[in-house]
Amino acid sequence: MNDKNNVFIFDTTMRDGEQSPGASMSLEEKIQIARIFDELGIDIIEAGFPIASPGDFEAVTAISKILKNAIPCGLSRASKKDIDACHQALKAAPRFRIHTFISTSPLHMKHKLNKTPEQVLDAIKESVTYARNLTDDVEWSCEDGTRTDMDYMCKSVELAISCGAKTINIPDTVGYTIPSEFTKIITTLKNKVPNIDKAILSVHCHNDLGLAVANSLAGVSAGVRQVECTINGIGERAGNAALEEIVMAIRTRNDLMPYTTGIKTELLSKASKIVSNATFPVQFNKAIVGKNAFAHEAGIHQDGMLKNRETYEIMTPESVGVKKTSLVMGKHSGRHAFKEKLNDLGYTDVTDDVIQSAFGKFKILADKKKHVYDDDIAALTDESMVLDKYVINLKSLKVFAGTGEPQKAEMTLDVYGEIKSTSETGDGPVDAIFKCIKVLYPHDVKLLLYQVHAVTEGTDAQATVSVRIEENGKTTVGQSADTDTLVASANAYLSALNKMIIKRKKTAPIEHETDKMKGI
Ligand SMILES: CC(=O)SCCNC(=O)CCNC(=O)[C@H](O)C(C)(C)COP(=O)(O)OP(=O)(O)OC[C@H]1O[C@@H](n2cnc3c(N)ncnc32)[C@H](O)[C@@H]1OP(=O)(O)O
Ligand SMILES: CC(C)C(=O)C(=O)O
Repeated sequence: MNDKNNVFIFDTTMRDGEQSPGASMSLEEKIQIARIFDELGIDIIEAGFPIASPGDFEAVTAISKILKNAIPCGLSRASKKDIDACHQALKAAPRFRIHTFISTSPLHMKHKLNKTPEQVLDAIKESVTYARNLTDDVEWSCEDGTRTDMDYMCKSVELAISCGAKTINIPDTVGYTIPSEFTKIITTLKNKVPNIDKAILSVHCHNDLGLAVANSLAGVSAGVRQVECTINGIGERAGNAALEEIVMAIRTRNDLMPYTTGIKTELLSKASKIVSNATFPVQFNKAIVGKNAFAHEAGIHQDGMLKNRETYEIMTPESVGVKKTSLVMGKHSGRHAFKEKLNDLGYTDVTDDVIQSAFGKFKILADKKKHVYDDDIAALTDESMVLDKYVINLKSLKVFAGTGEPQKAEMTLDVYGEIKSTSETGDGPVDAIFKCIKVLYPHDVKLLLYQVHAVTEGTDAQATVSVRIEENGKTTVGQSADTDTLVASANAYLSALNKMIIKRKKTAPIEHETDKMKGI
């Protein structure tokens, strides 16, 4: 690979990115972002638009002083006072770039600038020449390039280069072009502008039609060697081309796009987090840096991943700084992934029966809940591990609660294989439930503790109920988890009773025969 194939990464997160509504960044945030961008390997950092405000000026000045590798850059209109402000803000850096722009589309020239095409050519000549006297690194952009007449664009690009611009940027300002058209624009410039080899061609794409990255890559394949982009794709309206997507597309499909960038891709995830903390959250399904970008929920995919990760993974999470692929447990997950999850949680010696039982419960829970967390799975498995030894099991429960009426529970239990039902009122629904249990399985234990807590967050969280009972000075704890707190309460009490019965059998083997007869 030779240098001809290196693509320069020009980041405009702190300039065009900051133009997103809600993305204003403080000086401290910009400095933090600039430091990680410098480390990330970005070639040119457009740190702001110095004439825009004292704050922007200050940020560009501060960033110019701290960059170790990247070249700082500021934006300016075709105006001497804008260019002077840029120069003042950037001049502390050993190397800096002044980026100046003016619209070249008929629409913009007439309605926005109120200038004729000839006057715009004059403005290009004056601004680029002026900037070139302040630095030899001048970039010129033809705003609304993709809606510009091609012959006029060729003329203005030739003029900007002859006035000393070293980088010529073709923006798709309103995200209007498509890859085939953009390829044609770049190819025409390369073929028709006589001095085009004196400058680096660049693209700057917006995402109004969701094509910013595709158009940028079309530009690269057609011969541009700088792409302007932002982390997380933030920017005016629907945003700019996302840096992380361009870089990872080039890296992943190097067979079709044999180019290089200087980006240390393992820092992409960190850079994305820093930018989103300063601006706004990244959508879950965002390519490369979204929360779900390396998460698999579907059983068939999870099974494939466990057998060979390449089945569903075109790049490794590690390559973008994500620790590992996550197999998210949800209603679409299968047994292979469930077993793997139990292993990860330390359940290494559970029997197939327990796995089967826990998996069945997990599917029911996943139907009820949006997120099934590790703690949910642990609670279900704990319950399944002792359940096959239980002699009293809940078959059904209905609770009538609310204001006015006394609270009532209707319950059916399987007690040593016999199906028994009752209906009791109580001082609250839990009291009614516990009374039912006492009627269906008469016993004489002391209730020491009844405690509820949510295993996970949200109103659909599983509740874990703990019950502690005492018999002959010995205490037994029962626990159960369910999204229905009352069902968890019944099961927790039954769990304590069952464990107590198991304990009795262990300490007094003769007694347990009479247990059944006495109903104790
Ligand atoms: C496509 C892009 O992303 S371009 C960058 C857009 N970013 C920004 O606009 C953010 C920063 N902007 C600002 O803070 C302000 O707009 C400023 C400081 C630049 C200018 O503010 P104001 O002087 O109040 O002017 P305002 O923004 O209302 O209007 C823009 C003026 O610049 C002119 N203008 C726009 N682009 C250019 C250009 N490239 N070269 C010269 N003049 C231009 C407009 O024609 C208009 O001029 P007019 O006052 O003679 O009609
Ligand atoms: C100033 C230019 C590069 C721009 O931001 C655009 O056209 O979108």
